[in-house]
Amino acid sequence: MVTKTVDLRSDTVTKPTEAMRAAMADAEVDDDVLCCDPTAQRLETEVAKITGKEAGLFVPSGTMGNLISVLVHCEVRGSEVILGDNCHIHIYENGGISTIGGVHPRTVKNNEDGTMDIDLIEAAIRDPKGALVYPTTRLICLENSHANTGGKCLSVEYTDKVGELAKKHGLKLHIDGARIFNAAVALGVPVDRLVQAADSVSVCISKGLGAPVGSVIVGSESFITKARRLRKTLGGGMRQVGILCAAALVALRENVGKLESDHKKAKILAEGLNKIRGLALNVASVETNIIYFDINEGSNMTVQKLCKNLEEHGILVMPETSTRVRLVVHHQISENDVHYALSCFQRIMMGTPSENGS
Ligand SMILES: Cc1ncc(COP(=O)(O)O)c(C=O)c1O
Ligand SMILES: C[C@@H](O)[C@H](N)C(=O)O
Repeated sequence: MVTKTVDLRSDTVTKPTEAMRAAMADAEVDDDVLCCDPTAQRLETEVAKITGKEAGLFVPSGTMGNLISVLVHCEVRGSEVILGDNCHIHIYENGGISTIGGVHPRTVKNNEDGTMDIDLIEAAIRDPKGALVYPTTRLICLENSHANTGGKCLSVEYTDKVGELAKKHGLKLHIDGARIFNAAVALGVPVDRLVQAADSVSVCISKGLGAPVGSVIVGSESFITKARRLRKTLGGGMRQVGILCAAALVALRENVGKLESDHKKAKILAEGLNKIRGLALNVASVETNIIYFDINEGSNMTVQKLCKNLEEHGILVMPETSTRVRLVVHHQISENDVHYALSCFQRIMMGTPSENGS
């Protein structure tokens, strides 16, 4: 009988807090399509201020935030975007920039730290002299923190260098900032400084910040004007959206300060997992709230068996490949939950002798 659930699948799984629910119930609302929902406006203004951009726009998801941002920057047919081969936009957004936006992706290898080599980015920029035959490069996309490499933080120095490269070639820079607050806290850099070089950022309030729904895209006034129209085209114009934005404002107010603790809990979890025979991970590589570990070759344990056994103990994790599992810590995972999860991992892995019986 499972007495409690420790949900480590993602930081998208958090439930709205009582304060969020109360704010939702009391939210001041209006028709955000006909004019402007006052609570949505407050959220958009707040996130624009935090990120140092002129304006913001609430969108229902990070996927829509990235899609709108890419399509606004690449509004001319034949546009191409340079992005990481292991980034969320390229892997987990159904190819929307192409299937919906007609934008051509040009991938550059993501390094293990989430960056792309700057010389490889520059080499990927199309030569304008080939405009008759080439797509036209118009945008570079970064992702900070970088989820698929384990929540790695892109430094402000690196981001500024990519921004300089973009400017040198007359390109725009978009940052998928689904977890930009995690990166800012881990780096000890204010968010506005970290994204200073970006023309647009998509900021998820529904990830580590724990809001039930939503992201905010930020950029120049003219960018946001175009983004608002495209959001309506995509069906993302919502009426009394202040109900959702009220919860997001609570998340911003209450949960940014908890991110450092999330990172510490992730480190404790990683250190504990690293002591369990049959599991392999690099503790030093855990910079924020995301952990990837592998099951050692030679272990009789499989990802499928491990995930099933963990679920029977109330521990939910995300299988990634036949050998790899992802864990994501968030503000609704306590340190006790971390220790309980570790005890379950230990019990399950100890119960499985390796092939050579060692
Ligand atoms: C790095 C990154 N970008 C964008 C998204 C998309 O956000 P959403 O799930 O709200 O569409 C996610 C996942 O949730 C993500 O991890
Ligand atoms: C799976 C992915 O789309 C989601 N962004 C997550 O990190 O959980």
